[in-house]
Amino acid sequence: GAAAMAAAMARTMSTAAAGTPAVSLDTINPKVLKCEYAVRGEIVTHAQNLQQELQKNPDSLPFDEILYCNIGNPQSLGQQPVTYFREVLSLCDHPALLDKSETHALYSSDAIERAWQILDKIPGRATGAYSHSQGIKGLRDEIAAGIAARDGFHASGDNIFLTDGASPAVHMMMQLLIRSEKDGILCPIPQYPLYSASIALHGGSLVPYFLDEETGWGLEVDELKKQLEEARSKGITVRALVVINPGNPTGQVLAEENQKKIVEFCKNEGLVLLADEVYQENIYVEDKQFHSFKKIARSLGYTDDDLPLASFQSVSKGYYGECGKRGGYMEITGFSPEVREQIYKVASVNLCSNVSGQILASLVMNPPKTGDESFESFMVERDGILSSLARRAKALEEAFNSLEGITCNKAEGAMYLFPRLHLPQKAIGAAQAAGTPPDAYYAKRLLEATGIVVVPGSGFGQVPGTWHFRCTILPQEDKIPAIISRFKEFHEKFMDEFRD
Ligand SMILES: Cc1ncc(COP(=O)(O)O)c(CN[C@@H]2CONC2=O)c1O
Repeated sequence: GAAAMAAAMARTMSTAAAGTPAVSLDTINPKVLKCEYAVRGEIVTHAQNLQQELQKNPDSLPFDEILYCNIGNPQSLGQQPVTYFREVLSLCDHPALLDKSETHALYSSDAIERAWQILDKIPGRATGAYSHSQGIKGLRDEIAAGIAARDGFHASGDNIFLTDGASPAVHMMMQLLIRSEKDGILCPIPQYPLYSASIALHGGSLVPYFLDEETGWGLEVDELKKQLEEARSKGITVRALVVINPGNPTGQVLAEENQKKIVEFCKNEGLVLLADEVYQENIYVEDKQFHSFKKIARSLGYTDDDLPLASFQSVSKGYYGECGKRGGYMEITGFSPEVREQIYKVASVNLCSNVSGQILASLVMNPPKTGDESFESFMVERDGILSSLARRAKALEEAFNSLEGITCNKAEGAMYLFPRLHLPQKAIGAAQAAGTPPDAYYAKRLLEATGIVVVPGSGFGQVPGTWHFRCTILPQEDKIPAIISRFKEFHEKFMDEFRD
């Protein structure tokens, strides 16, 4: 009661008065301390420091700009937003524009029409109001229609939760499933460190399954089973399986047959399937295409009652790359109504996701169609971006593979390459002497010599004793040759310095 509160306040005051800080590293939540997110980790901080140095005196370093290849953030590297999406978003943000005659000279007629359709789904056309905690119903129905058109199977707007990017949706599912460190989540190694970070923040256990680099980062069900049984033998209750398809950082696109085995595995082992599909529109090879796990499950005859599945999508990737707009969703199927009610309750604590992101998610899942006035120009922008990404992926992959001591699997999809470093023993020794993992040592040396920022493989996890780094394929295409030549020059000097 009040007395206890007053006593606690008094104690806090006295602590502060005594000069010991009220909050210090040993008095914050240890789960926060345990959490790590290498995509914006220490190599990036070092790069930012170097950038400040460059600003102060431009000739201080052997390069004139920092090239951030650490994060899948296309528009920070010059990629342009899709015109149609921005037309509709801007009209929805300022509906008064729709009443002005000049607008028709500035905007395509189908963007104006689409903006009206969207505003008519929002009570009072109030894009500045809180929405339903799952997101605006009309937009969720639009997204469900887009999912159904993509997969050929029914989807319901009631199963959609619109979120500020896919990240909060992943946190929500970890929060739902993890009761203690005795609960485990099967995650790919290498993995996108949102997963290890979220599991740590929620006090669960990461149960690793290793992707097979020798088979193009293959996901073998035998490996899943082995890791599952090992975890269970340690008293871990494995709750869910995370699959990232296309893969980050590894860029593989799963074969349909493999996906069927994964769904059967989850069904047989009673696991929730967490399907991270944010790169579903980033496919660069002819012999693969994206199949959602929802489609795979339905094509195997599993219905809404058979398999708990959460599918994550985002507006941050694809050809749209609208990372800063914070749009995305999770489609949850196969959960009981009362469990879904609990997920809704947690979503309601944050009230709702931002409405612009909601609108954008509905546009991404229902882009212009043939016959729409914007269709041709939209397709030119879309195909231009995707074909350029494919060329950049191939150019960087070939460059890495051309170098002594580097092997690199093809980026079939997503936005990254994850080359393997076959480092000489002398380089390993130098890294140990510097007190850093060999791949982090290499990344730091690369940054200091070239200004190129990559993330060490240790930030994603890797088979012990192997070393990698992750490099995005995102610098604008005309910069790629310079990056390749700068990288080659550094790498050849590095190998000369440390060759055994
Ligand atoms: C596999 C995967 N899932 C989810 C997310 C979260 O995206 P949003 O919250 O923006 O929807 C990312 C972001 N990619 C990170 C960010 O940039 N580089 C990365 O590896 C991702 O790569």
